[in-house]
Amino acid sequence: MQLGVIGLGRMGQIVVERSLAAGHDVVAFDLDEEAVATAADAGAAPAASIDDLVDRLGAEKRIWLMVPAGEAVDVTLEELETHLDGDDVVVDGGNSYFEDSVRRAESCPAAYLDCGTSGGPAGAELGFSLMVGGPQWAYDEFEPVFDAVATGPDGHGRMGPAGSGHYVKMIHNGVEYALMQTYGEGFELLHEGRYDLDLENVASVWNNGAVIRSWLLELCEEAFREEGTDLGTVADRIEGGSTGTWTVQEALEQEVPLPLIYTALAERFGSRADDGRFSRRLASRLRYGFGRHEVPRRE
Ligand SMILES: NC(=O)C1=CN([C@@H]2O[C@H](COP(=O)(O)OP(=O)(O)OC[C@H]3O[C@@H](n4cnc5c(N)ncnc54)[C@H](O)[C@@H]3O)[C@@H](O)[C@H]2O)C=CC1
Ligand SMILES: O=C(CO)[C@H](O)[C@H](O)COP(=O)(O)O
Repeated sequence: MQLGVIGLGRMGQIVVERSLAAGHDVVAFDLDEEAVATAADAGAAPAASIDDLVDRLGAEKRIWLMVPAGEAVDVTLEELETHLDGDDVVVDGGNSYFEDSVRRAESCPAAYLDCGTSGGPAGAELGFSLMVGGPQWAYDEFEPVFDAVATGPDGHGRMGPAGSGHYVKMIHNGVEYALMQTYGEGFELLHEGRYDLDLENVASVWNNGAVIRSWLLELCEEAFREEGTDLGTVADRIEGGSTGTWTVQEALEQEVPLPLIYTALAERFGSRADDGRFSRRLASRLRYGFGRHEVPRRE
């Protein structure tokens, strides 16, 4: 298949490389010329603009967007709009909000597939897990590319109509937040607890046959190996947050209780106070108020 890829960052380059490796022809565009050059080195045809990319594709265009979620997707679709018709297929492989994907599917002249992508840069070797929403015929059309970009035929699936791919990915990310939080809590207790433990060793033993083994736990093992058992200079601050926020908003709307995912998100926001959490500081001062307990003071 001839595939246009727009957005050639950490994830888009992998879409390019895995598609090329499977024998597809790729035309690649990014606002960043260096990213285009990297794709060209890998064997893609470099495009100088979106118009150029479209000109190089055949009559039935197959285009994969891997730009940051939000405005970049809308801007790209606006530029593509006049070049597209109902025989074309556009995939958005980023972490777009599912309601944005439903809106885009309605307004895009091409068939639109919202594709939740999981696996991160490690997917370069392994392939991704792809959760796809949109019309069946467009999914079937794209199957050879999905086979290449995913771990294989079992690494992708059509979840349902427009929006469902990004909906499933949104909830996947909520699960990711909660899993990260629970591993974090367990290792925190091991670190602060009564034995002087080598946490890389603990993670390694758990990763070999334990009930809680997983890829995230392998990444915990890697983190302790590379940063040290006390995590060295890693700061108490977690960035990100949009996909977890959407998951919690959806849970509130659907009245489905998700206490673990909600707490993981709250912990993430709580990590961002520059000078300590106001609520924790007030709780500390209140302990003095009611119990004359000592108040730890900052410098
Ligand atoms: N990094 C990760 O682990 C994962 C990322 N994603 C999602 O995949 C999407 C891409 O992520 P990354 O590759 O990590 O981001 P990135 O920041 O590494 O790459 C984004 C690329 O898009 C380009 N770009 C931005 N606006 C553009 C435009 N209007 N036209 C053309 N190119 C444009 C940038 O120059 C950059 O090269 C995001 O939606 C992200 O949330 C999904 C799963 C995992
Ligand atoms: O989708 C992903 C992994 O599955 C991306 O890495 C995403 O950025 C993770 O979400 P956040 O940035 O909120 O931690």
